[in-house]
Amino acid sequence: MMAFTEANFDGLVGLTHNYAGLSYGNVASAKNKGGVANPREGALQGLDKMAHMKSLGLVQGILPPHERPHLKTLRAFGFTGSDAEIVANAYRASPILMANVASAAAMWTANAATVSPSPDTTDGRTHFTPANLAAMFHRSIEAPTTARVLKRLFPEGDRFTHHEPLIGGTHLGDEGAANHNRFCADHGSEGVELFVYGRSAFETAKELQFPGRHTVEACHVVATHHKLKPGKVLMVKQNPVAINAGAFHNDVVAVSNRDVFFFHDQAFEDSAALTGAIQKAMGDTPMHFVEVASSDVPLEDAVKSYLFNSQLVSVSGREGMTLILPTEVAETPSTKAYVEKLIASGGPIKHADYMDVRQSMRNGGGPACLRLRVVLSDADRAAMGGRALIDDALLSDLRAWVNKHYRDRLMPEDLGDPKLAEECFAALDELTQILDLGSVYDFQL
Ligand SMILES: NCCC[C@H](NC(=O)CCC(=O)O)C(=O)O
Repeated sequence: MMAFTEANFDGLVGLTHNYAGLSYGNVASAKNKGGVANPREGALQGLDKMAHMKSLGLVQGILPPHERPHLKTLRAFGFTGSDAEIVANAYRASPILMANVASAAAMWTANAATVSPSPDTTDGRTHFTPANLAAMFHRSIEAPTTARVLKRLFPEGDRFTHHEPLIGGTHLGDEGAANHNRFCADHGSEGVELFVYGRSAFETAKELQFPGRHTVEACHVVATHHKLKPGKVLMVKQNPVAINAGAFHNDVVAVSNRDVFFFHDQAFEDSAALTGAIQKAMGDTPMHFVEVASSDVPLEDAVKSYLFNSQLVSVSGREGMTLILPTEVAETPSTKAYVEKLIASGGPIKHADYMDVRQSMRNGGGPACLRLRVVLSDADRAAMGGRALIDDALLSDLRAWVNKHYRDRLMPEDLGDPKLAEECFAALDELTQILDLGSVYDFQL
């Protein structure tokens, strides 16, 4: 029997990580607008999380930051000249445009793509669709680079196949795995895939104060392209109440691992109907639903602490599952108390590990936002390209690379500095060598 494992591919915090408040509907991003960011600390926090996952015996991978500022987009906006002229002129003309093309948002790889592993697909291949991220301009420029990186790591062929990001702009808005859950008995067994959307393409969703980024039509396209098995696909709408409270992605209020679904009671409009449908699709495999009551954790605290934006993992040698939580959960009284109660309850979740990913959290990205899950067989892993799986040697190379190249202080005003762009491109060029990626950036093509 082929052994399957779930690998987590974390996005590395990029050199231009900053707080520009670009994401309308993302409470943390709005709140921290204009603050001082520390890209170096952010990248090292991310590497510490990866090291922790690795130390638990999990398979941990990494996805590189994107080239920022993105000069190709600035050229598309009509700026011409040398790199330095483009940066200086664009910043002078429009600081907000510069903030958009300089955002390090590609770190949140839960939005990089939707992945359906081989046990779920009728052709027995693992399917990837990079998310178009059409809802937010600063993220809508991520897909081409994401696609090149994924194709390099998971070569197209008998094992892996890659689809184009969806066209159709916001009408087929696709936010990737942050709105996707997979339930299964074991990672290698046939799964049920749950797609979560915020609205439908041609609807004016009057009940939404904030954007419903992902459409039901996009879910259907991805499920079809991925050749998912009949009866093993479910779709559900996010509760507008959750979106309006700042849960711009479903993974702010829900997380799953294997046969466990951990979610807030306001994540969906009708939890009972959803859990019934999931159980029906799972057949003989009994699901464990851990639904958190608003009376224990108000929605506002769930969004503030990112309790559900944790990673839920099975660690060998530990009985039950482990939550990888952001430290903010321990600093929020209701969520701290809830986690203590949960661990003591005798349910499927028995451990809580806290990680400091504050630099990312201040832009609305918790532990789960920072990772893309890819279930791989041993043979799949052997067929991967590049050097993206974390081991001690790669960790130390990456820490040295971060310490050499990253600034420890960055404000939105710094983004117009042509020297910053130069530093970024030199560093990323070196990174493609460390990760053996070949040419994946526009400036390398
Ligand atoms: N899954 C977590 C994604 C967080 C991301 N934040 C941002 O893009 C903040 C960017 C800024 O404000 O500079 C977003 O909202 O898509």
